[in-house]
Amino acid sequence: MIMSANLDIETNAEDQLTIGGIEATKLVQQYGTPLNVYDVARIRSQIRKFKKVFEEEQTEYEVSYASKAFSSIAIFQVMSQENMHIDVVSGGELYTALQAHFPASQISFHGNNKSREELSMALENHVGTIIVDNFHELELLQSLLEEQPTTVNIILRVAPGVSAHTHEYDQTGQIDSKFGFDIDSGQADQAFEIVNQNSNLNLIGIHGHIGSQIFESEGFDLEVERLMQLLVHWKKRYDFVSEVLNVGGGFGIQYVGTDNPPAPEELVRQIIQNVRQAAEQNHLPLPAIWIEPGRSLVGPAGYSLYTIGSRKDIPNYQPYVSVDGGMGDNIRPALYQADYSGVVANKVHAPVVENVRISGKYCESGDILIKNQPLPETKPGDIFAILATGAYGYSMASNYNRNPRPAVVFVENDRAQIVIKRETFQDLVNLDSEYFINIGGNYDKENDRTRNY
Ligand SMILES: Cc1ncc(COP(=O)(O)O)c(C=O)c1O
Ligand SMILES: N[C@@H](CCCC[NH3+])C(=O)O
Repeated sequence: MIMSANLDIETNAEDQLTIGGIEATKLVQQYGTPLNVYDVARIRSQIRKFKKVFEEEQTEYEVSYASKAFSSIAIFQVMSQENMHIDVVSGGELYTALQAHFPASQISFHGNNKSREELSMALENHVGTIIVDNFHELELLQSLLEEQPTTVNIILRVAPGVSAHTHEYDQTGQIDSKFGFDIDSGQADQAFEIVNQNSNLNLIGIHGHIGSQIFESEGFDLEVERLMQLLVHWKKRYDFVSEVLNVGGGFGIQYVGTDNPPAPEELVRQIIQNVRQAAEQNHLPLPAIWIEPGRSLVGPAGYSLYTIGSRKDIPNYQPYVSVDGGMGDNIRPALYQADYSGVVANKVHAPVVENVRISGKYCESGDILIKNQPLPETKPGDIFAILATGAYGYSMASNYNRNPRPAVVFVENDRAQIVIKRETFQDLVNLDSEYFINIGGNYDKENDRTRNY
């Protein structure tokens, strides 16, 4: 069966794919392939859709970009321009945000095994909120606060006990999860009591996150129910009134024509309405609702551009058409069996003649980016664009097979700008040291054959 992608794309009169008004092939001429391109207007537009829903529903809120989806100085600058919050999950993401002069007070720090150094960095830089995940972290924080006395806002992450309808690796809210305090066994209460005894820990709310790439609202309904139940319990037991209810992210996006997710902001509307209803029923003040979208903000705005190279035809099997990237710049198909769709950027609507596998250049049979891609006639040198690769593509990229990571370009207002340079072979060896010379023992410098080759 020949399927056609029906994701939102723009083409010009010459049937060329355009991104933010610029021809993809022009970007390739200038910056080479593989290339990651973001249409920044699309990111801003989704941010505004989320904010609009909260404003329509007249709720206190924060939209916090989950920067693990794509982290760089430039994206933090965009988030700062849009007056967003962000969340970071490592010292590296935090460092990048601070380098971008992103306001520290609008940063939440997540993670299930933050190190003492990372927590200290967060305190020193006056990060707005630490989302505390476990008892070890509470101990680290208490000991750090003895050394560097300051008050810090914290949110306790709980595991809401909800299994989201998504890939197993993308589920985070079930009871058997490495993230957050378990509610039923009393861990969440215990954490509350520890926090309550330390006046430097200012508890502003609770957090739950059920997973990623979720299409159905049921998981979020259940999550809200569980989190609100906990707040009702804490009101009764401790007379605690939560300022914030952080429900996490996970709103799914369309990758292929058969995906039919609800608009992410509509999932959020339902969350708001459910929280309001539960608050009213239980006579609790409505907390500010925080969301943490990652994929839905940057995913659809991203394109991966590749040059087509070799092909292999085997009688009675689907051909392999190889591109100059693969699992090193997009691990998602290999790791989660994720589906993508693409177009030939230099002839988007040319008649389809075959269905192929789009394979990468990595030395792995599993390095298949798309399992069943309709293609027009192609030849080496054509440009293949994979759509909706903006989330968890570059951010999960590796140097497998010592391939340099691609460049990243932002396009906005008909202009393109490089925001992450392409890695070079030299970059790849910059961290290497010369083993033989340092500790090789019987090193014979005169006859060093490694140098003569
Ligand atoms: C705590 C937390 N918040 C937000 C997100 C962002 O999820 P998504 O990119 O699916 O919106 C994640 C990732 O799953 C997460 O673990
Ligand atoms: N990396 C995952 C989603 C993020 C999970 C983070 N909790 C994916 O690409 O689908």
